[in-house]
Amino acid sequence: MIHAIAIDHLFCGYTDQPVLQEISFSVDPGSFFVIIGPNGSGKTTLLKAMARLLAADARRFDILGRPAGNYTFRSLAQTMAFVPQETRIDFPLTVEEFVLAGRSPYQGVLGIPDAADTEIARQAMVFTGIEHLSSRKLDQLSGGERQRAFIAKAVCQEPRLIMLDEPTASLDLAHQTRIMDLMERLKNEKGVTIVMVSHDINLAAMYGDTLLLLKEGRVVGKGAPGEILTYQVLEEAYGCVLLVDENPLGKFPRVTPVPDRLKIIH
Ligand SMILES: Nc1ncnc2c1ncn2[C@@H]1O[C@H](COP(=O)(O)OP(=O)(O)OP(=O)(O)O)[C@@H](O)[C@H]1O
Repeated sequence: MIHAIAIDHLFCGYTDQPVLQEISFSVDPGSFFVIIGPNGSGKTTLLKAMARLLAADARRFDILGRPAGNYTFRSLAQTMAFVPQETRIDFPLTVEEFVLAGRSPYQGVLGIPDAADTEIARQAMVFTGIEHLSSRKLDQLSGGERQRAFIAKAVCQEPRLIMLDEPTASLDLAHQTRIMDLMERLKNEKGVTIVMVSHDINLAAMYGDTLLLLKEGRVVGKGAPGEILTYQVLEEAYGCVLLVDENPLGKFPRVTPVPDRLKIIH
């Protein structure tokens, strides 16, 4: 099987600070892969390294079976889309113009979209439920609407992988599940590999095929939600008391942090 991503012994950090140490794992193609871990454990750094937005050293780093370094900027953009955590934007673009920019990796030097590009952008806006906002300026949208515009641009890019950094962080409950459902549909209907950083362990449990748990820049667990989301693993990683039981919605774990006043003292 050709992995969507295969990484062996990856190191990455910032000029004054090494962050990721000896990271090795692979991502199955067409899977929903969620990176979890405490604050500062290196999740965003890893996602950016995987998207080649940060330089990293590795014995091996392949994207869809090709060394990551062999991709040109253009071929990488045709393969992988990145949805950042911060979606504030100062350009006075309309939603449609912004989403259409997702076609730029396929356009000629003049970057002029044709009718097919415009149709793909329209479909991406329909898919993410923002078609009615197409002529609105991006900087006049709510956080949740802007988040969906960024996802529509990523969809418009027609990538094989979508990388998202905490896409549900500032969304209400309805929009959280909506974004997760959209990603699941992309996976199921188009075989897109979804790689997501999330703090929401319960969403990760319900949607993730595989979870990667980071702590202090190292991988401390990788597996199905039922393997990673045990109280032993989570209490060790997060250093707090948690209740883990089965979600009444299905056979996946549910994690509840325990307030001090409800802790049983032995
Ligand atoms: N641009 C930067 N320059 C220097 N250090 C950075 C930079 N960005 C992040 N760091 C540091 O790298 C470490 C990992 O940060 P990162 O953002 O990858 O963690 P994270 O797991 O995504 O955290 P959080 O859950 O809080 O978003 C932290 O110690 C952080 O302070």
